[in-house]
Amino acid sequence: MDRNLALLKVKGQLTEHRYTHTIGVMETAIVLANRYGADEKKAELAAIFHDYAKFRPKEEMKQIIVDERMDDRLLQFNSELWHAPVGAFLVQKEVQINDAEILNAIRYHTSGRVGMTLLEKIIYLADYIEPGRHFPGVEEVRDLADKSLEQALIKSIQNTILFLLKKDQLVFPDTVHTYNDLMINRRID
Ligand SMILES: Nc1ncnc2c1ncn2[C@@H]1O[C@H](COP(=O)(O)OP(=O)(O)O)[C@@H](O)[C@H]1O
Ligand SMILES: [Fe+2]
Repeated sequence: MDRNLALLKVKGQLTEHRYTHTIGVMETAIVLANRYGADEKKAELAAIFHDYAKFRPKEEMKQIIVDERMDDRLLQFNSELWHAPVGAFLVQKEVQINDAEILNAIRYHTSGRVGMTLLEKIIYLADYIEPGRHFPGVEEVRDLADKSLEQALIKSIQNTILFLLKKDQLVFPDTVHTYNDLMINRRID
């Protein structure tokens, strides 16, 4: 699907602020794809649609998680986690994107997962460092992303977990498993 059509399709699903964020994720994902050797078109499409379900009503997302037999542990954690797997489902159903790599990059963009693919890492990181993001620590991750995808990803996941702990929130365990997986497989370079 061509970029402009994809942007047109996602625009109606998002607020203006979230659409601007999406453009930032798209541009960042393309840079990262070229830097780390991923498919640029897949990165572009996954980025454009990563937050497709962000503004669906909670009840609709919950129903989809149950009906489609998704991981029902999600229902006990922050509902902010739901738009990622539900988004993958809806993008396939409503936008007819069937590429499993793109759909998985959308599905795991919030929680991460053990054994993340290159494209999944790029979308997770692009979402974290796109130019519209302003929070403590983002600049450090941007610098790391220039030299090591793995190190940048580890830092962004550490920050996310710390952020949740400081706010007294639950941490969906897949993110902790993602962190351990990246640390165990980390190359020192
Ligand atoms: N493991 C986790 N457990 C609980 N909440 C999480 C976890 N990982 C991320 N979140 C929260 O999910 C929310 C949405 O994350 P994300 O999809 O990455 O960003 P966006 O807000 O741009 O959609 C964030 O508030 C984040 O703190
Ligand atoms: Fe998101």
